[in-house]
Amino acid sequence: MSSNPSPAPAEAKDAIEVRASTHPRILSASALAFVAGLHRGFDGRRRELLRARKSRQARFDAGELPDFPEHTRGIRESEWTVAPIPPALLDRRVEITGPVDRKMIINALNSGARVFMADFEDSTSPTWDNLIDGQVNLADAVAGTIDYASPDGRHYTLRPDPAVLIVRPRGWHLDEKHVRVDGQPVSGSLFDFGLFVFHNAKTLQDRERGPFLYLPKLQSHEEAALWDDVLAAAEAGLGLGAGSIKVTVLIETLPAAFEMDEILWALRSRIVGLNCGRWDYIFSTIKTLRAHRDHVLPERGQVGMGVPFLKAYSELLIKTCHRRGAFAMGGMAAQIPISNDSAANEAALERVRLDKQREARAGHDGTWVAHPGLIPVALAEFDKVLTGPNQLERKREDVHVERDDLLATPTGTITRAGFETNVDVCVRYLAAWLDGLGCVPIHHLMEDAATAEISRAQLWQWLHNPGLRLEDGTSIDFTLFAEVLAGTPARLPDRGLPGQERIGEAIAMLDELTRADALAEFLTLPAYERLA
Ligand SMILES: CC(=O)SCCNC(=O)CCNC(=O)[C@H](O)C(C)(C)COP(=O)(O)OP(=O)(O)OC[C@H]1O[C@@H](n2cnc3c(N)ncnc32)[C@H](O)[C@@H]1OP(=O)(O)O
Ligand SMILES: O=CC(=O)O
Ligand SMILES: [Mg+2]
Repeated sequence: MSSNPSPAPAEAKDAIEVRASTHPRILSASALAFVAGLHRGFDGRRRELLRARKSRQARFDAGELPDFPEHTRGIRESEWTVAPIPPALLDRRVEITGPVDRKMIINALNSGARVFMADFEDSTSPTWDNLIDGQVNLADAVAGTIDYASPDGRHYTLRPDPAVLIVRPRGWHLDEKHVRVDGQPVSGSLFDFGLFVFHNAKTLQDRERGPFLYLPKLQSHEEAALWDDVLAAAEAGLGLGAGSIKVTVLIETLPAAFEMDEILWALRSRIVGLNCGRWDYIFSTIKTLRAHRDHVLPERGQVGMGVPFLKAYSELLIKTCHRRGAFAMGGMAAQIPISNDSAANEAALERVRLDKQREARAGHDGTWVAHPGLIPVALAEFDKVLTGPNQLERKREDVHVERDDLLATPTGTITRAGFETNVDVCVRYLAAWLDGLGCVPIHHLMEDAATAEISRAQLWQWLHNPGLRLEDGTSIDFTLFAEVLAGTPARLPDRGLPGQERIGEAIAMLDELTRADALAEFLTLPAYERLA
């Protein structure tokens, strides 16, 4: 389904300007005024916090290492808990996630998972049509009227008792270039959140659910405090009741792992949990420590949740959350079902099973799956361990995590196959993203903006730390990179790839990003410039 185009109104510079097709239902004058109000109230602070990210990174690049902040020791060392968790969110043992595509939304809500996280972040390429259609789809889903007729003649409607909906708006770093207020682009976060809550909060409350959010990619408790103020303003503006917008925060950046208590505290009247966003966390670890030669990670396939620094991160998250009465959600296994190879499929499902078993046994209250076919596997592992709807009572006081545990670099290797895989994943993912698809299967794994970022950041880090070698002794340098990049088209299928016609553009972008002296903060920032 595409958005319903009608001519954009000509607006004065100091007003609200839509530089794309408008949509009378989603972009009504009152909805746009609501988003503009959020922009005017909070965008200055957002930009300041984005500058603070850069200053902090400059200190890390100069040799500093992340640490637990001294000035917030009181928050970490005192006893307090977050507000009670609403009944609709007490059992989150399996959550399915996916982009805001119409068929996917219906399938996810019908999937049998307790929760569906509808994603404007890692798995959505933010084309204007994707965003507006996503808002239409969510509004129809909340109203209970969503349906879909597929080109192959299948008809999709909602079943009774659908999963609880949680929406993930884009992160603070992304602008929405098509909407400008007083001459400035609005934040993608405020755009996605503002429209969703404006159109759906009241209906969700009437249905004894509520406006529930996942907040991505925070780097500090100050960024959490900004969200808290935005949400309080939205509640006041829409008459929703203070603290009624509930949030779960992804701990998916290395700096945020040192501020879990502080983030819970900043959002204490509304937060229900933290989530181990492992893929962005690995990416952030590479990015944050990019200038530290003793923190170069081995190839992506060797950095699983069992390695000490990731184990420490997930256990610290469980301990911190349960002490504060908040949920500790697990993360995403990247394997997806493989329909044409039963042995490979069995192996993939077994890897997912082991990952979910580890999470449930460690004390997580629930987990994520990327595909409906994985729900039974995840559910079985959590059902075996949970004696009630969650594991909040498991305090994990046996866990003692210090700064160095979170920074411990695993040993391992970089193979030629690992190097080539990183190049291929970046090229294929970028091509798909530029073509409007934010999540695609590659080599039987789910790839989205978080997983692809690991590949992109690894290539940059390996190439900008001279002297590293592949396992076979080959020097990792720009000659090797040029050779592998040039060989990419020959390694890829010559038809049927999402974004096939943009492969050349993706190769050129990866080349530029990898050769640049500075590691680009996010792949999606330069890519967004190229998005229609
Ligand atoms: C790091 C992170 O941020 S993780 C969170 C963000 N990432 C995600 O949410 C990943 C979501 N997953 C996906 O997008 C998809 O599963 C993909 C792209 C990986 C694979 O999708 P496909 O190639 O369509 O898978 P496949 O062909 O096996 O799909 C079979 C059926 O399951 C449905 N399906 C697949 N994934 C999902 C999902 N996540 N939610 C709902 N339905 C889904 C398909 O729509 C299809 O439905 P149909 O039989 O009615 O036509
Ligand atoms: O958003 C989740 C992640 O792993 O990244
Ligand atoms: Mg993420």
